[in-house]
Amino acid sequence: MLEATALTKRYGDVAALNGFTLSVAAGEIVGLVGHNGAGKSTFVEIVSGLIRPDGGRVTIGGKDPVRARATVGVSPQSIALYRSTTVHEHLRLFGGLAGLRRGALRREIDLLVSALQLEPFRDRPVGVLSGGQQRRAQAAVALIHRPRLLLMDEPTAGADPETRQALLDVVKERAGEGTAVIYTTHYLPELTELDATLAVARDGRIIARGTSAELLDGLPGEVRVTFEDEEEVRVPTTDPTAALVDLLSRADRPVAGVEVHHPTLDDLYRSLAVVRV
Ligand SMILES: Nc1ncnc2c1ncn2[C@@H]1O[C@H](COP(=O)(O)OP(=O)(O)OP(=O)(O)O)[C@@H](O)[C@H]1O
Repeated sequence: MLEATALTKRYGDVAALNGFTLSVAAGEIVGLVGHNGAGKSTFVEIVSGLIRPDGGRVTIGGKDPVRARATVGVSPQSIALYRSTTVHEHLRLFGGLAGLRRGALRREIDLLVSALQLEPFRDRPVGVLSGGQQRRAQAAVALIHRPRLLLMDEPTAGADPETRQALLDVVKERAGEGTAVIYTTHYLPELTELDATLAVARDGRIIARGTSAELLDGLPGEVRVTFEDEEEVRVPTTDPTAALVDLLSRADRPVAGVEVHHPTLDDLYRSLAVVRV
C-alpha cells in the first residue's frame, strides 16, 4: 500500500531524513518509534503530500502522495482544526469534501462520534475543547472518509486511559478492514496492544523493522529473587527462564519470592541510545 524508498530531506545543516525506507501493507499497523528528531513527523508530512522529499521515492497504492490524498487520512502531531467550528461541522465538512453524501455521511459521523466518545461535545466549537478532546476530534476527521492509509502522529498524546482505549479500538477495527496504518507514539505499550509491527527510526532512517518479538529477542531482561532474610539478588540476562532455574538451583536459603522481568518495548527504545549504526 505504501512504499517509501531512500527518502532524503534536509533543513539547512540538518538531515531530517537520510535514506528513510519503509513499506506498509494493507491491513498492517506499523508502530513508528524513535527519539525526538529521528525524522518521524517529516516522513508523515511527506506521505501526507504536505512537503516534498529532496530525494528518494514514495508511492501510495502506486500513486504519488499528492495524487493519492483522497485515500489518506492524517491525524497530525499538532491539532489542525478550525477553532470556531464545531466537531460535527468539521466531520460534515471533511466528509462532504471527500464525497460522502446525506445518509452515508450521517452514518459515518454517527459511527465515529459514538466510537470516539464525542457525543457530549459534538456541537461545541473545537477551540473550547480540552487537549484530549481535540485529539479525538482530529482522529475522527482523519477517519471520516474511510482512508486506505491512515497516518496517526502521536494521536493519544494527552489522552486519558478511557479515550486512549477508544482510539486504539477504532484503529484496530479499521486495520481489520484492510486500512494500512502508520502509528507514531512514544507510549510503547500501545503498540503491543495494537499488535503492530515496529519500525525504529534513528537519525533520519529506519534502523530496525520487524515484529516486537523479533526486535526484543536478545535485549536484556532481569531475574529478581528475594530471600526470606529480605536480601534481593538481581541477575541481568537475555534468557530469564534459564537464569531463574540456575539461581534457584544454587539458592542456599529459603526463597520468599521471584520476579522475572522480560524485555519490553521500553527496553528496546532505551537500547536505541547505545546502538550505533
Ligand atoms: N520545518 C523544519 N525546519 C527546520 N528543521 C526541521 C523542520 N522540520 C523538522 N526539522 C528538523 O528535522 C529533524 C527531524 O524532525 P522530526 O519532527 O521529523 O522528528 P520526529 O522524529 O518527529 O521528532 P519528535 O518525536 O520530537 O516529534 C529535527 O532535527 C528537526 O529539528
